[in-house]
Amino acid sequence: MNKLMRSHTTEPIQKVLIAKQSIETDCCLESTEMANLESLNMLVRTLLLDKKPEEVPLIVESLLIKVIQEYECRAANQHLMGEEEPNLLKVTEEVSSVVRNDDCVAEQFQPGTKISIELQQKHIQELRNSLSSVKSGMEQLRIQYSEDFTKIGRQLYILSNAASGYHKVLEDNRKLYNQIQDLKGNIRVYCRVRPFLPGQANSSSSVAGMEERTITIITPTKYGKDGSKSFTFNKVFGPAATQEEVFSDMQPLIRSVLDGFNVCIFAYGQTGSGKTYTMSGPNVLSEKSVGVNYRALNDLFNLQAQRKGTINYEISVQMIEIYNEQVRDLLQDSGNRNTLEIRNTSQKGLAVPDASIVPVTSTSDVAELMNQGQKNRVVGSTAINDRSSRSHSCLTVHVQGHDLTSGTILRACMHLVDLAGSERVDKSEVVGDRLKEALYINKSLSALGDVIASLAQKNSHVPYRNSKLTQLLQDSLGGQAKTLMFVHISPEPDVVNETISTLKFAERVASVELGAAKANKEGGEVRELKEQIAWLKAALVKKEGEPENIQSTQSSPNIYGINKGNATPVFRKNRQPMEDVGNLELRTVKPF
Ligand SMILES: Nc1ncnc2c1ncn2[C@@H]1O[C@H](COP(=O)(O)OP(=O)(O)OP(=O)(O)O)[C@@H](O)[C@H]1O
Repeated sequence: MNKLMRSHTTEPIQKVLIAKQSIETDCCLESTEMANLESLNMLVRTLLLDKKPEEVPLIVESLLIKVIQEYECRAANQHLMGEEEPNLLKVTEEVSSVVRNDDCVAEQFQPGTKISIELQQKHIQELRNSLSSVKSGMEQLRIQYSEDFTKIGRQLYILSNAASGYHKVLEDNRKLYNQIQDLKGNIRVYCRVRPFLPGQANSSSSVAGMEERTITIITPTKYGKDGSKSFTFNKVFGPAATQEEVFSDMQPLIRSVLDGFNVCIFAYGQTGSGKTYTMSGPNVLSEKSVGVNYRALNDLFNLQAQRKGTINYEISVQMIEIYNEQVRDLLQDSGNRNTLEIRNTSQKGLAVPDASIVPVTSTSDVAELMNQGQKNRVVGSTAINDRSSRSHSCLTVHVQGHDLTSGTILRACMHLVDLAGSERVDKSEVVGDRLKEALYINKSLSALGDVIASLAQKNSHVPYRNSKLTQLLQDSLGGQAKTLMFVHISPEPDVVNETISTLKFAERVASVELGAAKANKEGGEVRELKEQIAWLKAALVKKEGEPENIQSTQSSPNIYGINKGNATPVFRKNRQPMEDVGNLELRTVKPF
């Protein structure tokens, strides 16, 4: 019996040892871990050796084997803790259930082992708890982040909408402002500041600051202290403004000529301030540097093509200059050039009916004509500008449109005027012909100033007839045209006085109200009636024995005398003798 008991007692120990061996092999334990196992082994052996077999129930025996196996595995696979956890848990649960099912057995455990298992359970539970709290924290964070991202996305969307809305509001404001200007019929005034020229010291500029519509000039006072003066216009362009930017701002105005509005754009400013640059471009032209004249015609050609099929347009141009109070045709060779007359009441609606009028259909036609015109224009060298325009030049674009659906005919013209530069003759030290030119230029600009002043004061008499320039611009300044003055200034501090008087003049121009512009459109019926009247008049004249008049009025008149499909200039006869300029009063004109 004792032997039996002994063998029974040693059996579990052997089982434990066998299990330990198999785990050693399975788990490939390291030497330190082997040492731990040995001590555990010893512990179990010591515990069981002095116990009677009946004290060690079989169930405890198997339990111990499992516990030992689990410990060994834990030691061998510390890094695989996560995977192992369920097993360990299973074991500990088994242990717990065994302990629960058999209190006696539990009591038979060594207290150290039991505590250690409970501790393990507790740790595992704690780990589980903290893992699940970390998990739920992470989940909350993820939800929070995704909510935040959605919110930020929404806010960005709102912001970008608001930004584009803001630009739209600005644009709308500008349009409304322009509409008010249209209704009031104010002369629009744009200001452009020329950059310093290559080789010029540009350390100090007389321009203290610029905003979209305001320019501030440094004004030297008598006592050496610098002050400043601000001027407000419809638009201010800084020295860095490109030709394209300048053009795109005036494009809507230019386009309105195709809707039957008369348009006048004139460049004003001191000599060398950039008038010719804005209107025509620099001496050497490129696609980027071409000025308003080329761009305007190009744009009109594009619109003409777009509206083809709805409205048929005929576009033609005239180019004249006013030099020493004589009007000359720039599209005629200098040998044949005669002085021409300005007629504001011309039946044909032309200010200078005797100047060549040339139909144009393409940009190359225009480029050719402009080259010819520029070559014929009088330029000379002054102290301030070595290629100074000594005359006022005017490119007039005539448009006749036939609306194919309504039968309406519209007629309009656009003057693009590059004025000669005002000049302080004492400063430019000109003599002889240059002096005479300068005096004529100043005199006509002074006459322009007088016209502007009486228009601004709404005087009943406006002295248009005091100069050829004001005569030419009469319809644009006093009629129902849309007029824009482009005032130019130089940045050099030594011409600041001229700059200030130029800007003061420009402010006065901006205050002139012309009344709302009107489109020159005629419906089919009105035109028929007019034609009937013309026919009746012609019949009357015929009856009275003046056949030459009948010829010009019997058929529907080609009021512009346009040579359809032929881009060669129509040269007119000189009708006016050269004006006598001998007794011109030679006086220096004060800046406006
Ligand atoms: N915005 C600009 N950018 C670069 N260069 C410019 C600009 N404006 C003018 N210039 C240059 O300044 C010089 C004088 O310009 P421009 O001949 O156009 O002046 P102007 O006012 O027409 O002079 P004038 O009344 O004497 O004919 C030219 O060399 C021209 O190329």
